[in-house]
Amino acid sequence: MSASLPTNPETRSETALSRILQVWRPQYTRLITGIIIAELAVCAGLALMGQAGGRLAGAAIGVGAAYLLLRLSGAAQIVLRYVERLYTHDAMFRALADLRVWFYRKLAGGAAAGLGFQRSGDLLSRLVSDVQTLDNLYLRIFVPLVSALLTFPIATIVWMKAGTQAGLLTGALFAVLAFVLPLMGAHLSKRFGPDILHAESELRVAALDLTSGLREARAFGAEDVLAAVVTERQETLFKAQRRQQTRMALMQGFAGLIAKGGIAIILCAVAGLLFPQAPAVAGLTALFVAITALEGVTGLARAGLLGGQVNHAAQRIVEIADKAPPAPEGNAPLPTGRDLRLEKVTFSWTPDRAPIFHNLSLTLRQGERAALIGPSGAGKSSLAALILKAASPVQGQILLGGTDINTLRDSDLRSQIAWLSQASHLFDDTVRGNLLLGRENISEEALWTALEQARIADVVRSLPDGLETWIGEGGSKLSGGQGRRIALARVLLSDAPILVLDEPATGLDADTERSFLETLNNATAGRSFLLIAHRLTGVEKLDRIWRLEDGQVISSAC
Ligand SMILES: Nc1ncnc2c1ncn2[C@@H]1O[C@H](COP(=O)(O)OP(=O)(O)OP(=O)(O)O)[C@@H](O)[C@H]1O
Repeated sequence: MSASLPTNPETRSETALSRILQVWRPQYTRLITGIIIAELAVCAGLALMGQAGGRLAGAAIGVGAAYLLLRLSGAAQIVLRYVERLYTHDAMFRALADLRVWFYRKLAGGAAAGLGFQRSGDLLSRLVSDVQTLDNLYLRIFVPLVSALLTFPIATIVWMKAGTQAGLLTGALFAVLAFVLPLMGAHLSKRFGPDILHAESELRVAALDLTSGLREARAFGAEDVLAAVVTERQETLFKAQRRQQTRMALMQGFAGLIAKGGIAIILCAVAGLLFPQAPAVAGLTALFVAITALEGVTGLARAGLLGGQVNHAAQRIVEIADKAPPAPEGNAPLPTGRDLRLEKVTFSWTPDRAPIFHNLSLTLRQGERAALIGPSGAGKSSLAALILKAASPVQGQILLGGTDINTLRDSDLRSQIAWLSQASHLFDDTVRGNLLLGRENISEEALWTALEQARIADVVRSLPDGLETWIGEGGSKLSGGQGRRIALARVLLSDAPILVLDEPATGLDADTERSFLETLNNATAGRSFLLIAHRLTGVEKLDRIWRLEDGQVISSAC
């Protein structure tokens, strides 16, 4: 199933980076402090080199004082560099953690409601690699760039003291190194920057497909074919990485040459070659400052080449996070009534597909038990998705207790309707963890009651660690039917007054299905429930049966 969700109009490529910066806002103090420490380290470095140059020229004001200053600035530089690395990386990790949480929340809140609209390997890539790529923005671009901005005027003044011409020329080379080359790199990388992220994502998609489909691959002897796809995508990624590394090496080499050129100019001024001879102290000070300042910014040219990748990573993250939720959210108070009504609803998943429902109206009254049956593809699960606001009607409205569900808070709606979807997910956790899903206020007794109702209590008791047994990724250590019943128990634990159960008996043998449906009659006493099924067994106690056919319901009271 795939549905393309609308993207918010404000999601434009040029705003992606500013959106990321907004998410980092809570970390601004840390990020700015990191930059300040980096600046102090730069100043200490420049002072150290200046002192060293002066001392070498034997022009110390007083040997003891000069020596002390030299030692102080040397020690300060080492300590500040260390603190800067520690602090900026810590600030960045915090900012990345915030970004991951923000991305996940957005995904869970809106985009994920599109029910499998996105490939999971690609999502994983965005959540892991793309977010990680953004550390370059601060650590390899922002911090060094701000340091370069501070160094530029100070160093140029020092160089000009060694001679105006030589000073200006070295200053110009510094500007090329620190600003022009990185800009050129960023411009260049606009074209190839996205390649690596795209290739990484494609590789993840293929690798995930291969590992999650191992059983099918083996059963159909398709291991080689699937492995070949992974190998091919891996090769594409290697090629993109090789291209980028080659460009980076070239850029680094070129930047290195320019830096050496700047040092050579000052050396010439010190020696009185090509330029008027510099005074000894000013010349040697300028030389030492040139060595530290020019070498310090050679990395920026390389970082510029990451610009395209960073920008593309930001776009990929914001693009998904900004997918508009399928339906708006309001903050109207929860109504007291619990009648659920679809009023003249017309719906299709995508505009290019024919509507699944036309003007469909039905009401599930408070406390009523209804079944929605119909052939495969008739739209039963789609109707559940509409009720849960995982999709939105093209026309018509859905009312809870007479209030349009679009005007309610999503959390309020979810507290009223519990849903067992056709493909409920089990987490790589214990039975207990899967049942509770973070809820804490559920007693041991309630857990076992739900397990009994879902006809799975005996199985859980027989597991080596009972409720504490780890059930593996997607419940892989359980049979399909057992996993389904654990998911069902999880839904029954909810105290929502309305239950939507989509094919709850899938994977159960005929006897278990019958006894489960019989228990369901008691387990749901006092609540409304909508049972979605292909057929009925006859043991269900229902007030109403709806048959969905050709986008219309044919209703029959029981
Ligand atoms: N997320 C989606 N994106 C696009 N189309 C979808 C999506 N979900 C369902 N569809 C399409 O909507 C139609 C109805 O599907 P739905 O899953 O609601 O049927 P169903 O009655 O529940 O079928 P089954 O009994 O086989 O589960 C199908 O043609 C399906 O391809």
